[in-house]
Amino acid sequence: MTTLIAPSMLSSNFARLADELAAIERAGADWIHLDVMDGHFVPNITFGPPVIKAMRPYSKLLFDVHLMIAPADPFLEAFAEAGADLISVHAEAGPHLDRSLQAIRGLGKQAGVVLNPSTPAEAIEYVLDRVDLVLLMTVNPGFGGQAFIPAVVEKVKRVKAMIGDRPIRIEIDGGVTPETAPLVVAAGADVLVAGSAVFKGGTEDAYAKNIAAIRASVA
Ligand SMILES: O=C(CO)[C@@H](O)[C@H](O)COP(=O)(O)O
Ligand SMILES: [Co+2]
Repeated sequence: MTTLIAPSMLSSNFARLADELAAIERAGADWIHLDVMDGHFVPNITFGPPVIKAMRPYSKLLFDVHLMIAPADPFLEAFAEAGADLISVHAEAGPHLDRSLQAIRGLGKQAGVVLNPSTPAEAIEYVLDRVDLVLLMTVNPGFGGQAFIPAVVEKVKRVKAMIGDRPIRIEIDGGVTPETAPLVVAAGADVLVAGSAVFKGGTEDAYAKNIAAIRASVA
């Protein structure tokens, strides 16, 4: 599968979200990654369905919504209605992962499952037939701009082997740069989330150069 780049809007200028969305699309983004944090599952708070709904008209790209909230189930419908195309829930966020994934597909959306760096690959063994994407965190979730955790590269290989010939993408999130991207792509990843490495510089030209540098590193 072609490697896709999903800039995380967490590192964009929240006061200019519509402009930032347009700029990142022109700069070459494939997907838009949206980090939803609740101050409970992770030690930070970002935004929820109303903000995603407000952003929706300003981009035609796939909205990849990364839920760092617990519980997630009561809010899935609201995120689907707000315009999420793919909704990912953490395996660590509740006791009924299979139910959450069924609910996402029941809403007509693609379903993703996320693992924190310390969670073993085996945690998703019995839900692989319910997902379109596995998101492996290469930082502890909650903040942008953290350092890539290299131990996760081994987990990417394990998940790739577990997936076999199922049409499931492997997405990596946290500390992705032109230096770390080749490590995870070689291990089997095909979607790269990048926040600080894409939005550094603060202009559309810088975003285009930053995306091109990540793309070139895995070409
Ligand atoms: O989910 C998260 C953080 O919890 C991410 O999506 C970050 O936004 C990635 O930021 P960088 O590590 O690329 O700066
Ligand atoms: Co994320």
